[in-house]
Amino acid sequence: MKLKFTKMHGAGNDFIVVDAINQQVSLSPEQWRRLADRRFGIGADQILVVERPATEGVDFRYRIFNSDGGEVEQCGNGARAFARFVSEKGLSSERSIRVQTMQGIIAPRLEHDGSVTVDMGAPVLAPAAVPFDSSGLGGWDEGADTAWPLDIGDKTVFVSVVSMGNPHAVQVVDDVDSAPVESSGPAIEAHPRFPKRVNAGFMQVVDRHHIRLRVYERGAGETLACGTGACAAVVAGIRRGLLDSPVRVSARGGELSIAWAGDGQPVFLSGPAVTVFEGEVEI
Ligand SMILES: N[C@H](CCC[C@H](N)C(=O)O)C(=O)O
Repeated sequence: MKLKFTKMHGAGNDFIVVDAINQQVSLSPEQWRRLADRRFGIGADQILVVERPATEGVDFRYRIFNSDGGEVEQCGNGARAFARFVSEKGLSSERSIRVQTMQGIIAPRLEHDGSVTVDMGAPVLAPAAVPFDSSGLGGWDEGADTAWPLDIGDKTVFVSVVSMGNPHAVQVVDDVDSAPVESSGPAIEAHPRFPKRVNAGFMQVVDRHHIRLRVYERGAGETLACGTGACAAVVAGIRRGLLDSPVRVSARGGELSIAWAGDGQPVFLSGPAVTVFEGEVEI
């Protein structure tokens, strides 16, 4: 079958975006994997699928597949690309839309300066809901962050666990450039205390309104930026008393901005959304 797609990125986190409203799209995990392959396919960190809404009160359904072919709950950078795509394709004439993902409803808004701001909903902080198995590690203090010990080979790292719909484990490092992302990232992603695996964030605090961040993403490896990872890192940093909202997040692929007013409140993610090229592929 022929598949029309648009290649996009948000701060270097790159996507294949597919309109499943105006074309029939039904691919296997292996076919998604092949499309995302940077040698045998188009190449992307994630594939974003635009569908008609399945419930009342939302404008679209938004499905996300990692480059390993697995379908996941949320993608923050992808939400900005999604909003740009449906506007450019004439699927919506609204600047603000409501979008249903596997794990909740998010609300992207096209800004007049060309950026996109997304209401990502409130973070989920209870370990069991992330999900994180904290058994044997003591209690959880809802009022302040708990940095949980994780044994990674012969060392122990301390992570904050946060869900933005998808699971994140965030640790503070002195310098992201020398952080052991390539070695610790895969070990954290697959750690048995994360039954759904996890995105592993490495956060360097520059000042109370600025961090540098690298993320080894579940199902994709290190990406140049991770939107939900930026949200999770800022939430963890604020709860640990290290940061104050808003926070500038410097990722390797570009700059994001995160605002959060505290527990129970939504996280707002702002940043770029860029269309690179259109294409059609036989799959
Ligand atoms: N790898 C993530 C999905 C993509 C998240 C990221 N690209 C973002 O911008 O939030 C996961 O398996 O939960």
